[in-house]
Amino acid sequence: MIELKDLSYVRFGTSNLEDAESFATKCLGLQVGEQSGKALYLRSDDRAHTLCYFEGDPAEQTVGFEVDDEAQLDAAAATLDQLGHPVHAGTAGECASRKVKAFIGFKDPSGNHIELVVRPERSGKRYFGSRDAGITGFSHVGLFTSDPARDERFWTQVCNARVSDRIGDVALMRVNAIHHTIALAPGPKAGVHHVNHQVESNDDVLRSYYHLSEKRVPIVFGPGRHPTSGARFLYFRGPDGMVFEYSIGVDEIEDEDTHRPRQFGFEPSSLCMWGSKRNW
Ligand SMILES: O=C(O)c1cccc(O)c1O
Ligand SMILES: [Fe+2]
Repeated sequence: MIELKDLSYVRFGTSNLEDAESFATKCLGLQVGEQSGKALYLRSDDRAHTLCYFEGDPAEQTVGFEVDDEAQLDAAAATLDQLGHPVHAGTAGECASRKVKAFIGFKDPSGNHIELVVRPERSGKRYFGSRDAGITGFSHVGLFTSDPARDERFWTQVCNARVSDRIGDVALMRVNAIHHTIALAPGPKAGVHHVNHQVESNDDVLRSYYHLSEKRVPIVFGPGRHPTSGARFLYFRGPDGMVFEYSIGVDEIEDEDTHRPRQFGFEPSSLCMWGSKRNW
């Protein structure tokens, strides 16, 4: 069993680093940790980075998860190899560009690029956002899936994810107490469906709604409230069409042993209990 501890980062190729920086700082509200030539490292918490934009093809999208140590990494590589997922061991240069001690890369059954990392770098400096968006951290990703049932099996049987709730056949899965860290989203191609950051309060969600509207950032869903996690949310579009979500008040699963996933219908009211309609 591959024991995922936490999300570590997302890495996105972009054709225009300047636009990505402008969005990430002026709209999303992350902090530039480092800008090194062709890569921009952005912070949302006490880590050195949780989002990296690099000069490249926007179709290059990778999600990194932390595992405990190099022994776990080796065991994960053996498991994946045995299941027929080719595994790439990060070179020294690739580790440096991810600010980790070691990592392996592979594709999940839908073809999403996943990395498992050991010892992601922290910063001694506290996170100080470039605008007052109220971000308190990087919380979950949506991953496209071409077969929700198959991918749920991969994340829960090969890895340690547990299903917190389902909307239709689509699973919201946790790897720790937080309601979900991985959400599967049916779609035609592999890649990241959305990137979630938590904010401090309801006020931050609504403040951002006005701030982003004023900046002509396309709002694609919300403000609303998810019946599943209970979170109040706002989704908006960033560089290369990527969707970002702010949310506040995601439930924690109190009892790991007794929690049973709830089944919600595949319908709009399962995504927003206030009646907001998704516009993407
Ligand atoms: O927070 C949630 O419950 C949620 C539900 C559906 C889709 C999402 O992106 C979510 O974050
Ligand atoms: Fe989400």
